[in-house]
Amino acid sequence: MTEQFTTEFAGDGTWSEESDWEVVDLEDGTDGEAHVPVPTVAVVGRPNVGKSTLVNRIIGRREAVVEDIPGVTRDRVSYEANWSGRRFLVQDTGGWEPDAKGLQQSVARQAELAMQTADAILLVVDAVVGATATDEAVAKVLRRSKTPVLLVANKVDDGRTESEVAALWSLGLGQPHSVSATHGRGTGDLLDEVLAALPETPREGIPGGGPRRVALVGKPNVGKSSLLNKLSGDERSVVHNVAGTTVDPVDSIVELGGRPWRFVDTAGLRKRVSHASGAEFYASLRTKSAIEAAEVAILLIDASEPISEQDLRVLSMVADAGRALVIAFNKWDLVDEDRRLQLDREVDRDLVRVPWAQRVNISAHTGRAVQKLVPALDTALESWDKRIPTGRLNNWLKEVVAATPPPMRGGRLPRVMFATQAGTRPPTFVLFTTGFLEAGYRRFLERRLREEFNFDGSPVRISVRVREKRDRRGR
Ligand SMILES: Nc1nc2c(ncn2[C@@H]2O[C@H](COP(=O)(O)OP(=O)(O)OP(=O)(O)O)[C@@H](O)[C@H]2O)c(=O)[nH]1
Ligand SMILES: Nc1nc2c(ncn2[C@@H]2O[C@H](COP(=O)(O)OP(=O)(O)OP(=O)(O)O)[C@@H](O)[C@H]2O)c(=O)[nH]1
Repeated sequence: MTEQFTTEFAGDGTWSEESDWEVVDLEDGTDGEAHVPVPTVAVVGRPNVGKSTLVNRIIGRREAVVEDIPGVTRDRVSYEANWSGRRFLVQDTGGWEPDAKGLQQSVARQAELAMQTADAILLVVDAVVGATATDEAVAKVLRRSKTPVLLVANKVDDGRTESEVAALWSLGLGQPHSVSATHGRGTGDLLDEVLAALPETPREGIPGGGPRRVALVGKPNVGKSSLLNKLSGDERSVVHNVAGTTVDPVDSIVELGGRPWRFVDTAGLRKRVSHASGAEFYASLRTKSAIEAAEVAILLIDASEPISEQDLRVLSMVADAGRALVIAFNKWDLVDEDRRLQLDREVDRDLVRVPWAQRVNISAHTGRAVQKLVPALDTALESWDKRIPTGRLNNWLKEVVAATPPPMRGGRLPRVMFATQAGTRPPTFVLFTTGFLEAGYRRFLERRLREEFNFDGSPVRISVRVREKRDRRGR
């Protein structure tokens, strides 16, 4: 088929004559997403049982935050780990207050979240202390988990504590695995068990399985860290990520609108990338890879300043990568009436390429309208995932083309024969024609396609396959 048709393909939905010729594989419209899902192991448990120490042990480094103060692990962050040649992410959880009355509830919530997001769960208890009421409460939640749960009896530094371990069978989660996170005792055996418990296909690899992946991007100083902190409801999370001292957490799981979202590669945000020479180049590479790993990007633009080249460069990265897009105009608290009018003009001038992008005006500083990000993300992702049945698509196409036929080209009237949706994420369409369609007409078709089927927040890719003359000779 590829020999009979030539394909014109424009990556950002704005079809252009100058674009490269490329062939779309009808079988796989996902056009080779770079992201390879790896399984996630969540580590849950009440404060001070040694979760962070265990995580450090698993990732084979010592730098992550461990302090003898309950509640030091403030956030849910994932680290990359490797055991027996298998890669996975270890997710450290925390974020509750030391003496909060709601501790049990808070730990139970972490467990719930792990059940929704992880591929395996480690419930860590302190074998020296034994099962507390909080451990029992969280075990109760985890007993109905479909995700495999391993009970870890920590602080078994020597044989003496082994007897206490047997008592932990009472939690109803099967055999307790004794380890000493500080000394490494038993952790190898534990990891063997963890690998055995992990499913072949990580949750992320299953459509609708894991939390949606979000890249938070924008030029330096637009407020990315501030927004991430606001969203994770935790101003202190930046504090313990002093530059250069901690292991890079890879992703952050943030709960928004009652659901978990995976903010990819937030390490740079929390650590404050330095702006030394060359840093910009690496920041740009990092932005690019974050976008590629994500399904949807939140592009932050500083609303208090004119839209800049740099903003548009990041915007192009998102559009070129074919990811869903939400544009958040941040620092809205600094925007007065004059600036607002000016911004409207800048948007008309600079954002014509993405009239479909979801837009919200927020302030990471005051928290204004940040809750509007969730419906915007939902809309964008729904469009990004959308599939139009071939019958509906062609009924629509027939009507549109009948009402407004394409203009003549080279003395001939090109016929639009048929259309199909070759893929989703982003929606990718192929039109089969008997001649080239003019740029203006292609834009018209895309506009009508969007009006009819509503792809708000998502780019749409359309390619035209022109049936060439040599194909007709045989007839
Ligand atoms: N003896 C002994 N102490 C341990 C072991 N694992 C952790 N600890 C100590 O227990 C304390 C708490 O460890 P963390 O790793 O910070 O515990 P956590 O569960 O992450 O705590 P939060 O951050 O409060 O949730 C620290 O003082 C650790 O040194 C162990 O295997 N044996
Ligand atoms: N007035 C106002 N200031 C903000 C807002 N959001 C962030 N800021 C300020 O803008 C500055 C930069 O914010 P950051 O969150 O560090 O920005 P960033 O995008 O993470 O910056 P880089 O780490 O350089 O990429 C800080 O001084 C923030 O306090 C906002 O909504 N309103």
